[in-house]
Amino acid sequence: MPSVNVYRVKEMFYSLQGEGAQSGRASLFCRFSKCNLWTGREQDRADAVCNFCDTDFVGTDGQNGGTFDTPQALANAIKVLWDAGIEAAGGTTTTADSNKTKPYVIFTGGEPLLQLNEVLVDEMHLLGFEVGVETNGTRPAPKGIDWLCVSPKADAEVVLMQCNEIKLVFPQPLAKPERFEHIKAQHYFLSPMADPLIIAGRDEKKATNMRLATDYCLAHPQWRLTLQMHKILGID
Ligand SMILES: C[S@@+](CC[C@H](N)C(=O)[O-])C[C@H]1O[C@@H](n2cnc3c(N)ncnc32)[C@H](O)[C@@H]1O
Ligand SMILES: Nc1nc2[nH]cc(C(=O)O)c2c(=O)[nH]1
Ligand code: SF4
Ligand SMILES: [Mg+2]
Repeated sequence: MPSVNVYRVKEMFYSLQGEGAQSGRASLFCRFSKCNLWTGREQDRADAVCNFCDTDFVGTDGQNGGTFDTPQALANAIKVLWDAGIEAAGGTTTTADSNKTKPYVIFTGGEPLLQLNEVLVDEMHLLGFEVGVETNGTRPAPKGIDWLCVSPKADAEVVLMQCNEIKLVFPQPLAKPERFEHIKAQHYFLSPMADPLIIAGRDEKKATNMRLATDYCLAHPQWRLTLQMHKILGID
């Protein structure tokens, strides 16, 4: 497991989970910097193992980004942003329903398993959070994660053999769905690949890939379709 002196975070934001089985759930996203499958620099994209990334994860200059010297410092910052997110949306953190639905943090990136470690997971649990992770599956995961989403990339080796959901960006010539059907998961999703360079507006590539993913799911009922709902809604 990574022994981290300083957590490097690109951005943190309150939104709805836009992908997978938890779609629609209020979540505090903590986007770690750095990835092991792409430098994040456009000039390196073509030669990267993962060459379709739709995310800027370079540096710590995003919204609420920065460096955090201890797991407690990062966990507390996440809690503050969660509460602020609910208040800003007109809710309150003391309503009855807040006792039923736990606060939810999604560690993503970049590749979060380069930095997420057990002490930080434990700190989030101490603050009453459920912990979700979006990972490319190439690194071992710390104990205690409540919802693990594995999203395989190209021919990168997936070392996680069990998770809550597989969410495969589709189509990837080097990552055919059948390569991941042996991984134990509750859900197997295909997510149509978006054109990484189109932030808003008509994404022709995505439209084509939505058709391809739909046809694949109709022919292979083990796989379900998930869309990036946040892009449709125009939210973070
Ligand atoms: C930016 S990644 C960060 C987490 C982790 N590195 C991973 O790849 O799962 C978050 C999610 O966005 C998905 N994603 C990245 N680029 C995409 C694209 N162009 N189209 C659709 N999904 C994409 C990834 O597959 C992953 O499920
Ligand atoms: N709303 C929203 N949902 C997401 N699900 C996974 C995301 C990611 O970039 O990890 C993401 C994201 O960036 N925004
Ligand atoms: S593995 Fe994830 S963070 Fe890394 S480049 Fe690919 S999609 Fe982006
Ligand atoms: Mg995203």
